[in-house]
Amino acid sequence: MTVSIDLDSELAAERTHLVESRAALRRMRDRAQSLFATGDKVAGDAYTAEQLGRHMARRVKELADDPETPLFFGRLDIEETAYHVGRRHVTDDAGEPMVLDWRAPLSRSFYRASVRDPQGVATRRRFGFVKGDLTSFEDEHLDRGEELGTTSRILTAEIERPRVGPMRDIVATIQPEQDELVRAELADSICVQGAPGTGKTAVGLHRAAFLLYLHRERLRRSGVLIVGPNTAFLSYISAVLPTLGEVEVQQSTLEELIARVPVKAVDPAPATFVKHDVRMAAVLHRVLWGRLRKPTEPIMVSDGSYRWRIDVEPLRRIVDEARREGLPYAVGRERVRARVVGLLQRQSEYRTGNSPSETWLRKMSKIAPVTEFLESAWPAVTPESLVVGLLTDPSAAGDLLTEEEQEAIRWVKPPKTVKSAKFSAADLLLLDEAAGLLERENSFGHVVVDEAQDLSPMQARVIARRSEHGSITLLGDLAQGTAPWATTDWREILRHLGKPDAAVVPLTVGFRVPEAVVTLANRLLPALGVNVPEAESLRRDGELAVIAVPEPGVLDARTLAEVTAALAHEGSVAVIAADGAVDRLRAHLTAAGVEHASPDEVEAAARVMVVPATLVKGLEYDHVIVHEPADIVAAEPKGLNRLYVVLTRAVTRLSVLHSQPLPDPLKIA
Ligand SMILES: Nc1ncnc2c1ncn2[C@@H]1O[C@H](COP(=O)(O)OP(=O)(O)OP(=O)(O)O)[C@@H](O)[C@H]1O
Repeated sequence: MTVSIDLDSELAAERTHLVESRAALRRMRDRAQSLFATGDKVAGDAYTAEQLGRHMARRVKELADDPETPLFFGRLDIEETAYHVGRRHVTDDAGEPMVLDWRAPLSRSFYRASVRDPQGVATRRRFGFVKGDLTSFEDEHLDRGEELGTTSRILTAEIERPRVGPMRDIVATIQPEQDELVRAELADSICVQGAPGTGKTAVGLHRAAFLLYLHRERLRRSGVLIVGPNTAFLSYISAVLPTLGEVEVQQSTLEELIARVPVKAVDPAPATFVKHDVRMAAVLHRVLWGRLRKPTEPIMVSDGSYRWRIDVEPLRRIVDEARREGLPYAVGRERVRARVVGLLQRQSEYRTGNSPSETWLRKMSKIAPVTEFLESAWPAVTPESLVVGLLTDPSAAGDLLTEEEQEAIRWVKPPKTVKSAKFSAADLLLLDEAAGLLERENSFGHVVVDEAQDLSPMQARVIARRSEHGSITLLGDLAQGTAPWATTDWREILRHLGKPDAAVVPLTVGFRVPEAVVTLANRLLPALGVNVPEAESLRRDGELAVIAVPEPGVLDARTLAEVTAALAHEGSVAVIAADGAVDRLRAHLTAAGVEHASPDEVEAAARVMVVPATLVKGLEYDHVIVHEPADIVAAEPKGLNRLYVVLTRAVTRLSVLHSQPLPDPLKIA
């Protein structure tokens, strides 16, 4: 009896601390808000006012409190002092800490301390919450040899909770092998190979938040970029970083990163394939630098009563030197112009004895003989003009492409002008490559790339240009590679990314997919031609039903019935089907009065989603209903990999409905 009274009073004390911490956070926010409001009055000038205003607006956003999200989730008792660990620092009015940010050095022990290495922690406490209310706690007395590991009731509840709405953060339950990746040094690029549901996406997002905490100013200047496979995925993960107080991370698809012109054409498959090949980088390089011409005429300039002349020899030297300096093309061109003007300036100084004015220098840099020389020796090029030139006459690729490949990318009807050219999605990669040859891209301080197994070499180079001076976190699973160029070797992508020495680290503990479902999906692995470690599921619960529907005509109706049955349980329901069947299935659901949505609508109230197989990567649902696996496999060359992705989306229950025979690897011998 005494024990439970103690527990009750302990729980009451923790609740009080929660209420007081919330109040303290509110005061911190109020203070930031009032500074924001008075910012322009205290700042000395408009620029400072704007800077300060922006800083304070950000600060106010960062300090937002969501009553549904617990402010702290753990406690460490170290040398008689209790430290509460939460999503952000909260201090009382005297500046004393009430909650430690999970990223603070001390908080590390919350994730890493063990009986073997207690790191000074006597007791680790985890809190259980229901809708933001603190309802329970669980202690591990490390000093008494108690350790729960993955048997923690609170961890189990977190993993098994129904999934509704967008992805949530995992700060309360980050596991030690995940924490090691999250807290890796900013300078370290890492590649995480993880089976479905091992927390790769979660790790990438938390690493971004961790790095921002540790290197706030530096990364704010250079920026952090998250690249995901499609907009549905990005909206699914979009809430995680803001919940962790990070509101300034750019999240983008690769297509959005390179969208300098709209996509207005569709390539046939062979052309797409060639355009994603790394040799296209060499082709563009060759075509661009092939535009340089050896100077053959001197430059002669009349300048009032003076005549200046630069002979062919020094002009050749200027061009050769600039070429050797390895600058981007457009930068090199300006360097040549500046040196030519420099020679004119020297002649003028020698003859007149005066230094010419800025105006004179500007005039000389634009004067016809100089621009004509530049146009012939180092002509102006735009990414568009370069790519249009190449696709109009691909023979410029020379021996870098076979004749067949040249024909594959040749424009059947070349545009009349560069401006009227209609580019395809793959052409945008070429334009981006060309732009990178002309000018240096701005480099982010850190880039996280999710579902990276699908990057083609040319796509990897897009990221490489944007992370040249930063580090990357590459997340993916070779078994889930569905692009025609998907790699079977991480080293290859890492090379194209310019980070050949990044460590490849496996994650093998699965937090999403129940064991029975993993076992079914793993039957596909040997047929996928990749060498990856299998996942071990933490989830012993879950249900799997493989349902044969002998009459193909009733498969849709049977699917509908499965949806209705699934709605009796808690959580989200997804029907995943070959893309071609999606509209029909949606129409059936509408006709039956079942409210449904598509995966881009993360805030939609509907519990049922109909998801095309090609859009489901990275997403998860409590109950997944797979409609006709054979159609999903038949729809594309890497159909079996696609099916592996589809089968591993289920958090609790998976129903597989089929009229056609199951794909061979799934058949039980
Ligand atoms: N330490 C953890 N504690 C609680 N939940 C976790 C933990 N790690 C991962 N999860 C949960 O497991 C699920 C899968 O995580 P995530 O989507 O990051 O996996 P993934 O490896 O990226 O999967 P996929 O390869 O299918 O894209 C998510 O719901 C995530 O919140």
